[in-house]
Amino acid sequence: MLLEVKDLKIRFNSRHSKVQAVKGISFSLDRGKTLAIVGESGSGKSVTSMSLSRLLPPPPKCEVEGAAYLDGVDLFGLSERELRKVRGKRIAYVFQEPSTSLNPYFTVGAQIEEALKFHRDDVSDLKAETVELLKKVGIRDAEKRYGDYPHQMSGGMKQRVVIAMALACQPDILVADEPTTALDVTIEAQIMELLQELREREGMAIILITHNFGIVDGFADEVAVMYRGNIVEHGETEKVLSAPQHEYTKALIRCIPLLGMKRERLPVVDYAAIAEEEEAAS
Ligand SMILES: Nc1ncnc2c1ncn2[C@@H]1O[C@H](COP(=O)(O)OP(=O)(O)OP(=O)(O)O)[C@@H](O)[C@H]1O
Repeated sequence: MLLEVKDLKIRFNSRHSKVQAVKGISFSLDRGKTLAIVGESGSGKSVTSMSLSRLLPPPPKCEVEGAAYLDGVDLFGLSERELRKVRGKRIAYVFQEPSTSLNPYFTVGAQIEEALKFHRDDVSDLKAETVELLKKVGIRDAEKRYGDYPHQMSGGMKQRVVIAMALACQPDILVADEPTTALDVTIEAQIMELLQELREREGMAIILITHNFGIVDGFADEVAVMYRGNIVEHGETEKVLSAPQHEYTKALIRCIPLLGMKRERLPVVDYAAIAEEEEAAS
């Protein structure tokens, strides 16, 4: 087992309120596999993944309980120094908006080199490696593009650069947090294809975070559906898609846009029915 998360709870405390963002969830991930965490905005997907590398504010602002084992080592028990070896090197992140991950004042080549240098003693010939990485993520004319600034690239290309930076340290787990939400549908398909290809070639595991069940089909081995801080359904993707059990999962699946199908109006999530089901289950 590569990653095992047990009874994870995350709470945000402010002077005025306490928000229990994650309420005791457990899941695991094997090497080379893909887990999709699906749920609507605010359900706790992002904070779950960020807690793994302690990217959340420190206590008392944010309190994290439970355990997360990476190859048997509890991530929450690591010192700041040990944690630096995990961040980027073992768990890397790709976020929704590529521009926020890239510095506008440096060329994309320099930024990938920086990512390569971060965990490396031998820093010779980084340019050749960087160009290789650009090729790996499907950027044509990689030698020429190496010298581009982010603003000279399209959104899809920038996201490819961010993926190249994430790959620089050959992570065991790539967390892709809404990696295509800011992109056009055709570019979305290309980025998903790239991630799939890289997973097969590089053998890394992926945690895909999304609100969109449409991109999960054919991509993730397993899916965990999050609703208000809990995992309400978890299983093999095909099974969940073909026979969803929870009302909330059914509602999310009804929201998948079907190609060529005209909808009069978007389906509405029936929260009252979900609340009834939750009550009956408790
Ligand atoms: N830094 C923070 N301070 C206070 N509350 C936070 C913070 N980050 C997240 N939260 C709260 O935690 C809850 C879960 O947020 P999270 O970002 O994980 O949701 P999500 O499912 O990933 O949604 P989204 O797709 O909108 O990011 C939300 O109620 C959010 O307001």
